Amino acid sequence: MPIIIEKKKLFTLVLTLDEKNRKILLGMKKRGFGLNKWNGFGGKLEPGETIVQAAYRELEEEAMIQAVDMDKIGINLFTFENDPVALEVHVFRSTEYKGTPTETEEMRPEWFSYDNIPFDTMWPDDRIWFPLFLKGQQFLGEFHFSEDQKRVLEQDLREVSHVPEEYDLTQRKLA
Ligand SMILES: Nc1[nH]c(=O)nc2c1ncn2[C@H]1C[C@H](O)[C@@H](COP(=O)(O)OP(=O)(O)OP(=O)(O)O)O1
Repeated sequence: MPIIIEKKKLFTLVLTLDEKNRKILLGMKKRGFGLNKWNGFGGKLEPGETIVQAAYRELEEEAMIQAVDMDKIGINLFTFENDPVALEVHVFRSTEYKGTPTETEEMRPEWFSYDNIPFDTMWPDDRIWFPLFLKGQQFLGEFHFSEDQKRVLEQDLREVSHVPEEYDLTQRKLA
């Protein structure tokens, strides 16, 4: 079955690392899309905002910390069975921040050791691209989900030396 995309929506996803102690900050999502999953912090863009501005803002709103660095490390394109709307998630890696991670209405933050990431309670694509992310390798991913969003039906993940501004849909691997 061809995967048809009629429209895409942009999202950010920020993962904060404590590289010295090999820990990653995740948040338990308390409402909305991805409820009851551990995930990075992020969301939709607000009107007039750049992708990187949205990344800083969402980290602050959801985890109450201010990133000092913010490097775009990859883009994941998510599609769903019987849905022509794709989610284009720009993934950022941040290693320094100000403030203290604090629970908000949307997220409960917690640090996890790199060796103990709770993949069973995360989006199922995460275990696939996290190894590249953790070692700082830039990537582009495509993940096609079952309609119930529980299973990855098809995937393509590749290492790149430059992450583009936006995902070029004409270069899709799963089409
Ligand atoms: N398959 C997936 N794997 C993953 O790791 N993160 C995903 C994902 N699909 C979506 N995300 C991320 C992207 C984004 O950070 C978040 C979804 O954003 P939200 O729905 O929280 O957006 P907003 O915070 O703008 O929403 P509201 O605050 O409800 O308006 O989940």
